[in-house]
Amino acid sequence: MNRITVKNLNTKFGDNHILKNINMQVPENTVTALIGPSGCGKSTFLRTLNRMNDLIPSFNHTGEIYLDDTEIYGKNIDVVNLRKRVGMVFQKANPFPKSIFDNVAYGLRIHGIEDEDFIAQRVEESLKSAAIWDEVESKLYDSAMSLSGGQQQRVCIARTIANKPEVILMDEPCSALDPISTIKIEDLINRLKKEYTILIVTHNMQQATRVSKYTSFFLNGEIIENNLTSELFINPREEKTEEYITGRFG
Ligand SMILES: Nc1ncnc2c1ncn2[C@@H]1O[C@H](COP(=O)(O)OP(=O)(O)OP(=O)(O)O)[C@@H](O)[C@H]1O
Repeated sequence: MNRITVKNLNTKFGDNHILKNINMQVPENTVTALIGPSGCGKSTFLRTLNRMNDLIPSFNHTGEIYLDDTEIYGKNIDVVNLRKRVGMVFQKANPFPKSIFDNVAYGLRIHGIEDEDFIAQRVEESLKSAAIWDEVESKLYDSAMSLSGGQQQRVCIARTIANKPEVILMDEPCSALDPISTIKIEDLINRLKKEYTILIVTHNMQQATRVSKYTSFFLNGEIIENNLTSELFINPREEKTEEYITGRFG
């Protein structure tokens, strides 16, 4: 089943036409990597999927994006609820200046959950899913800011998971991390895909091959090739893809 279906998506910032006629289907419980040179529109695309671009006044779009059967830009869409269903992890870990516990509980509380036993259970479950529980169990009430960058990123992933999203968007989640923390996040992505549909922007092509089943290659706001990762990197259909993955540009 497809979790996300994008039909004829065009986006602009003012008159600047960024994404051009994007069509994509994302099957549930898979990882899709978005690759392409800097400025080609990967982040803009990711941010259309939970309407984060709405925060930019000059943003406008045409086309449709469905999450299951719901058109996310349709009438009567509750954007707060959409962002609960489509969570996001950013390039730089961005914990709130609060305790580890409160960071993970944050989304539950803003959605009106008050049952502290329920919250404590969900916090523990989310930290375990994000493979950080063992490292923070004894200091849940310490500031999340006191953790290393890699630990902070896993707490941010736990914060996203705590809302039980269907989709997790990751915008270069390892680009600020050392190789060991990167491997931990990649292992985590491989585990999370059993339950979540994940889209990850990455500049690291080895990372795309390690974590994703599908890869979309973006160039100048267009999708040049959408393919199984194993095919795209070994036997690309398009010449431009081959030029990019062999380092001839970008
Ligand atoms: N808030 C904004 N206002 C105006 N233009 C923007 C805004 N955000 C992005 N753009 C423009 O949209 C284009 C695509 O940017 P985007 O960040 O999506 O590219 P990217 O492929 O993710 O790049 P990178 O790999 O460097 O992060 C760029 O030309 C950029 O200048």
